[in-house]
Amino acid sequence: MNTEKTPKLHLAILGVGLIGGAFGMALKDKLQDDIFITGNTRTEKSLHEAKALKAIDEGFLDPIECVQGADIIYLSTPVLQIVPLVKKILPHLKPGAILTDAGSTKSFIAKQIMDLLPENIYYVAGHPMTGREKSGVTAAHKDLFNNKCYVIVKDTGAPAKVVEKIVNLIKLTNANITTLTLEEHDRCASIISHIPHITAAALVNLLDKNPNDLESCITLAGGGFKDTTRIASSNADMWADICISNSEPIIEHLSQLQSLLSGVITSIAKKDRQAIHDYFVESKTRRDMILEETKDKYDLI
Ligand SMILES: NC(=O)C1=CN([C@@H]2O[C@H](COP(=O)(O)OP(=O)(O)OC[C@H]3O[C@@H](n4cnc5c(N)ncnc54)[C@H](O)[C@@H]3O)[C@@H](O)[C@H]2O)C=CC1
Ligand SMILES: O=C(O)C(=O)Cc1ccc(O)cc1
Repeated sequence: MNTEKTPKLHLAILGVGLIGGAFGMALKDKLQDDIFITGNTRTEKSLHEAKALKAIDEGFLDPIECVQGADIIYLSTPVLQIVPLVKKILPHLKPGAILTDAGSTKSFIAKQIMDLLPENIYYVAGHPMTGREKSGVTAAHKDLFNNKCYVIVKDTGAPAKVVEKIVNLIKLTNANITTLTLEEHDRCASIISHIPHITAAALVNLLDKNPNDLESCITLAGGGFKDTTRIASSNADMWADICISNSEPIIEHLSQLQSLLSGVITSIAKKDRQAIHDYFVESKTRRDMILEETKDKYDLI
């Protein structure tokens, strides 16, 4: 009889914040002693919090120490920090190690990592389409990925077995896996996530364009303002990185949005009630359709 135990999976999470923390919590909750999770953040305080919240077993301020002997490395720092971090840890990874990231933009990160990889280290690009407007491990919880879409990009050169290993790990968080190409991901993430964050910020910044009315506006603020601006409270560093690293789709879609708004301005100026009505009917019809199509899949909207 073979009494040898399968070795524990060693997962290293670089950037144990909201996303890295939630990933660690979900896997620790599911796999318990069958997983060993090391984590890296920039402060002793957040490492302590991550350990107390059961997102990691052991914390390191040095990313190189954190990845020693790791089977899988989960990169969940802000987007512009991911490639520099990969450059730093790459010489210290064990042969066969798999890198995967949670960055909100994909071509920018994936193309650079693919150029850096030696033959015996693999990379699978990913993006959990879930989150919050709050940052840090204290905002994370084990169910953050539950029933939410998680994009996996297959065209990063990793063998099918390696992709399967990452997919199986992510499935343990109860996320719904969707596969896209790098370009599809970046275009869709721009429309469905990046543009909404930029426009939510614009809605709030509009208040500053009308300083004399600011106080009265705040008194009036209710459901509509809250519904459309929650994500304007998101982390500015994270969103600056996203805009820089997915600039082409974002500029294209913002320009389309600009022309949609110009169209409404014209219709309102002309008092063209039918055109204004059509504008709202079009959006209501589309949104209701999306709600209907996705109601069993995700609580997306
Ligand atoms: N917040 C969200 O809702 C979502 C975020 N993402 C992506 O996930 C990644 C992480 O985002 P969050 O967890 O929200 O951020 P967070 O701010 O909660 O956590 C970021 C982590 O990265 C570390 N970090 C920050 N700057 C660093 C640096 N210069 N060097 C080394 N480590 C550094 C921090 O110590 C922290 O542990 C980002 O790439 C973001 O685009 C993806 C899906 C949703
Ligand atoms: O807070 C929300 O509703 C979000 O939209 C979170 C979010 C932020 C960034 C992403 O790349 C994906 C999801």
